[in-house]
Amino acid sequence: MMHSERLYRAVFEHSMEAVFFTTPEGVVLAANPAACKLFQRTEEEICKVGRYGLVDASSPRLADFLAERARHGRARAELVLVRGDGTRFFGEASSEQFVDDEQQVRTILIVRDLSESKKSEQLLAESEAQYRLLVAAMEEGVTLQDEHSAIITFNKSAERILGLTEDQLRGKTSFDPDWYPIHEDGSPFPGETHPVVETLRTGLPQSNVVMGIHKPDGRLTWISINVQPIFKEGETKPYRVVATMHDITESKLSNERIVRLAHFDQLTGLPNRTLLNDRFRYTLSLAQRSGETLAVMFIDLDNFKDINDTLGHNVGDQVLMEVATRIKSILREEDTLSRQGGDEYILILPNADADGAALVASKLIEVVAQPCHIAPHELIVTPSIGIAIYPHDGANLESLSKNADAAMYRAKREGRNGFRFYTSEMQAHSARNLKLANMLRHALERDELQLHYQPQFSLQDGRIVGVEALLRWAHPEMGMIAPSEFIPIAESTGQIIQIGEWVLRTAARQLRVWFDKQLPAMVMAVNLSAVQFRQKNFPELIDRILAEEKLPHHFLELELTEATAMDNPKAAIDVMDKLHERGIRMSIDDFGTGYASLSYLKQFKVCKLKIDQGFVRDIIDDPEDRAIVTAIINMASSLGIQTIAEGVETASQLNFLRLQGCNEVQGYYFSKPLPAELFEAFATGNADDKGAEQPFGPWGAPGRTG
Ligand SMILES: Nc1nc2c(ncn2[C@@H]2O[C@H](COP(=O)(O)O[C@H]3[C@@H](O)[C@H](n4cnc5c(=O)[nH]c(N)nc54)O[C@@H]3COP(=O)(O)O)[C@@H](O)[C@H]2O)c(=O)[nH]1
Repeated sequence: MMHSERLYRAVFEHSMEAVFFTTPEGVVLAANPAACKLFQRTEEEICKVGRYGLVDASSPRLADFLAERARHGRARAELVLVRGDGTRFFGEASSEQFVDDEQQVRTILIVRDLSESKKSEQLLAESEAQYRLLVAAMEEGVTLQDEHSAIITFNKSAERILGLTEDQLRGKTSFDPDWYPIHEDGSPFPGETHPVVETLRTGLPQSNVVMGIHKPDGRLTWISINVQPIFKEGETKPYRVVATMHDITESKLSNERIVRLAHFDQLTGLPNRTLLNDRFRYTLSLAQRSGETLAVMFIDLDNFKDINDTLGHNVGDQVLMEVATRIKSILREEDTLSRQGGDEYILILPNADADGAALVASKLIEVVAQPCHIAPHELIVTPSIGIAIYPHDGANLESLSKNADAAMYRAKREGRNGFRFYTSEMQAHSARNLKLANMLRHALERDELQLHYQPQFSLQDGRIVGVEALLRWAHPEMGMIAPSEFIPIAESTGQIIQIGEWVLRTAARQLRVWFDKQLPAMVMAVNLSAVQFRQKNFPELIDRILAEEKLPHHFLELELTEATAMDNPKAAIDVMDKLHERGIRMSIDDFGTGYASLSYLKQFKVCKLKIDQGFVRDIIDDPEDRAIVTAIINMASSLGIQTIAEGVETASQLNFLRLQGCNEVQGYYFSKPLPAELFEAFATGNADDKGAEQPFGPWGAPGRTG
């Protein structure tokens, strides 16, 4: 017993906590050294003042503390305590009643000093309050967002910038589609690339990300956002992020205004010289990379000075604006029209050659020359245009625009309201093209077009199995004009639609005539231009033509070039499917010159590949051509597609093709393309060269026709 009493006393004396023994009435019987130190009193003083001298009577929790101890014999509470010098401090008091050896109720009271932790709590609360004030006073919007990007808290500026009320903002995530966020170029800003989401995903801060968001009233606001991750200790994935944002709408708009002033003509809104230079540099880099040409046009209005002098600058300005609008209306998006000042415009046409530029210039003259209504006047304004083509006429904008300017002066000298090229060859070429385009308009009605027919032979039995219809233009003054010259013109002017229909109808009618005359059954092959192939309701047109001539669909074969089929392969497959359903045969012309892939070939549903004559020509001397032709034949055969070689001119070419397993042949070796009546004679064996030394099949004699 003695031993345990000594033990308790030692614990009491050396405890770090302040320990008191008291009576239930509050008389202190003993206080340990830690208690004396804490309360800065001697044990006698403590015993003298008693519990009520140690506890501030106004402690908010005191009454509860005493009541609880009375009820349960124990209690714990934070109380305000009083030191010997009268200063107050916070302490946690734990008190427990017990009965001593003399059957007296006693209380043990242990007090823990809370002044340090209270001080840090207070400091924390103060600093939090200061931060709150700071964040609230910030011009920048601030949001605190959780790991799902839901907004937990935010300041007033965030509400103002985002245009949302407190209720609307709380809990909203960065994924919310109502923001309709966009990039600076106007493209959508998907939620998963939002900087807040990026930071949550990667743990990396994001700086100055610009995005446009739509306020609930539909207004677009531009903001710049920074995002900082917040991590829990020891974790690498953020559990919160702080996003700060500021509204840059005003500065963005004024920047845009400055950029506009620096890059655009104030009157017409067209790019000025500075922007033209930029656009030219870009266009030139594309042209250099792809090896394509580009055109630069210098456009000047004829007699514009007279309008200004007689009707005033106001009318002149309106004319300049109207001309700009009209020119723009015929351009593609990638073209750049700029105003150089006065009545001069410069136009850049990417990827345009002389023919393309001439076409645009003709359209431009037509559109500008329409009467211009500027009340109360009706004015006719005409342009003079000079054209220079990269790379022939210059390698930079300065030389090209200078040369286009010189060409424009020639257009002025030679009567105005027209266009001229800088180089004489191009000028001559363009003048001839223009003349042909005009004459071609009347070629059909004046009966100047004809079809010639070239036989196609099976290499299995030497028989004529097909005939290709080839267009010819016999002009009364200009003589025979090659299809390779006039078909591209007909294509670019759109006349090929009308001409192509005439070819299809004439070829079908001719085949009907030959069938009626009991000529052997042959398939009629007709060449198609891309424009025709893309024509709406083309399969229905074919239906009508074949019905008119009472010809079954499988007697018609349409030849498409590889380039036409590959221009828009998906659309081509669509049309080909429709034609295939009807039983119309299709072949790929000039095969090997384009880039049709095997997978497309299968989908194209073609029955035949026509090996380009460029490969056939040197088949004997050029091992590469031989290898290509062999590869085409083998590949086609493994895909179940027939092959026909065009441009066969010699017996050695023919033998090689036969040995490789080519199915059909066509070329001058058998016959040149012939007018209908000569073909008929050839096909029925009545040709003049009947009885030649090396007959090829029952109708033809190689090398003797045409
Ligand atoms: N869209 C349309 N295109 C057509 C039409 N008619 C013709 N064309 C295309 O014009 C290009 C030139 O045609 P053409 O001058 O008629 O030349 C063809 C043959 O005459 C010629 N050929 C035939 N055999 C030989 C030969 O042994 N040697 C040789 N040097 N030339 C030969 O080759 C041309 C064959 O054309 P194709 O079979 O179509 O490849 C030409 O691209 C025609 O397609 C039309 O109505 N519409």
